[in-house]
Amino acid sequence: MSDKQWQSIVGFSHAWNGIKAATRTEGNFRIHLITAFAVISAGIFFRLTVIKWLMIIVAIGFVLAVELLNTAIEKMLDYLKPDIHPHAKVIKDLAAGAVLVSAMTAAVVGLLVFLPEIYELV
Ligand SMILES: Nc1ncnc2c1ncn2[C@@H]1O[C@H](COP(=O)(O)OP(=O)(O)OP(=O)(O)O)[C@@H](O)[C@H]1O
Repeated sequence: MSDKQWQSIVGFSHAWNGIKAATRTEGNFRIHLITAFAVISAGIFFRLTVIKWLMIIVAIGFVLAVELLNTAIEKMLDYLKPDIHPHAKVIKDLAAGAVLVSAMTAAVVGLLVFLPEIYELV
């Protein structure tokens, strides 16, 4: 195995460690994971089309990635600036705002995908 391939595997294992750490310690990340699991189960139940699966998968990935970045920003600030500071507040509030925007976007996608399916069922 070449050095480059080995570095890719090591890099992937570091990334996987990050996801495991977030799952272990971050309640919000766990809630997003459980929601993603519920949405995927609903997708299987409703036998979604490929386009609808694409919308759902992109929305889920978007929320999880933004939540991971928000967690990284929070941890970095707690490490670099553990004391209370107005700049720290603005930075954390902005990162939390990004999570809210991603979650609201995903909620709209979820409604657009599942409302017609539910409508057809009843
Ligand atoms: N060092 C700080 N200085 C000023 N305000 C802060 C500071 N740390 C946090 N805050 C304020 O408290 C809010 C919550 O911060 P916190 O770090 O607890 O994140 P959280 O959203 O509760 O996430 P988690 O539950 O994952 O820790 C921030 O959005 C910010 O308004």
